[in-house]
Amino acid sequence: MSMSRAVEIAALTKRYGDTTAVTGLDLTVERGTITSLLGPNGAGKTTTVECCVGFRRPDSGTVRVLGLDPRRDGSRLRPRIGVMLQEGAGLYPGSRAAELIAHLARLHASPLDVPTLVERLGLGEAGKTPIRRLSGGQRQRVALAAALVGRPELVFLDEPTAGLDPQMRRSVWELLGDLRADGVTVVLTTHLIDEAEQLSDDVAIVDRGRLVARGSPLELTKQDESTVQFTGPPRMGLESLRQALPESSTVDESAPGRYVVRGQVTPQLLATVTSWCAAHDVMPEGLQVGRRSLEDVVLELTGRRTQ
Ligand SMILES: Nc1ncnc2c1ncn2[C@@H]1O[C@H](COP(=O)(O)OP(=O)(O)OP(=O)(O)O)[C@@H](O)[C@H]1O
Repeated sequence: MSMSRAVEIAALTKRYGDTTAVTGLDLTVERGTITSLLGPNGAGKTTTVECCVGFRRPDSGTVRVLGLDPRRDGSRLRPRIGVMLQEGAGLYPGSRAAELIAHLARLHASPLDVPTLVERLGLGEAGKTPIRRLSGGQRQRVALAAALVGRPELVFLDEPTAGLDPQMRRSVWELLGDLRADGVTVVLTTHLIDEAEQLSDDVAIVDRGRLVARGSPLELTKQDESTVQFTGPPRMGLESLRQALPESSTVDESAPGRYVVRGQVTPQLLATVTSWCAAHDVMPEGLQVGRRSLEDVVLELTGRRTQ
């Protein structure tokens, strides 16, 4: 396994009875990056993470985490990774959040500063309350703090911001960004397109147990062809615009008064369109350049939305 790789999954398959949750999945995660597993419900994201942290035994294929086999070498791997599973699993319900986090910090050689972590996750007051009395969102943040406090080399976070309000979600993103700057590798699962898009270096789109696309958000949304759309008077003669555009571009009136130029959108192409409009005394209302969103990519690949 390459030293630059934190995770290497090859041909992973995992079944639960008749359900095949993960089917021949290959995935590598480079050290020091944030990688999101993005996909609809039941895509196999949690199962993949559970195989990585040694909670599940793959039916076939191999999983290496920091060069180790998560099941065979679990005792060597556990001190080096942080894990947060869904719904605060694994927290002691009777303990108080701040005490639990401080206790976990003492088990590690170089933990994060507990008061700062508690503050950044908005757990100041809630820290004094027994975990079983906390709200779902608060428990979620305690679970996140517990996963991070030991300053692990690698963290696996299963839907870390599910149920958090937008402001707290942003705080979590900032915290994860800071950890990455510190060299920590982050692997997370999410349904949230904007989370995957804004936070990740790499996005792995998973559907029906398979990896269907992989790349940076920019790579995934890049396309050779894009569109420029505007509205104007219906039935404009477009022949002179067609001639002015590059050969690879097209222009059509998609509905009365709605015009769509397709092709590689460059500043020159945009200038050609607006100059043509000016020459014809047409105001191109609502002019916009269409760029494929990550949501479009997911929808195209999986036929489903992620949320
Ligand atoms: N313990 C289990 N026993 C039986 N089937 C399971 C079990 N865990 C998961 N599955 C099934 O395996 C498939 C993949 O589930 P998994 O939880 O890995 O997907 P996911 O992408 O994490 O979904 P979600 O986004 O809803 O959490 C689903 O069809 C699910 O119903």
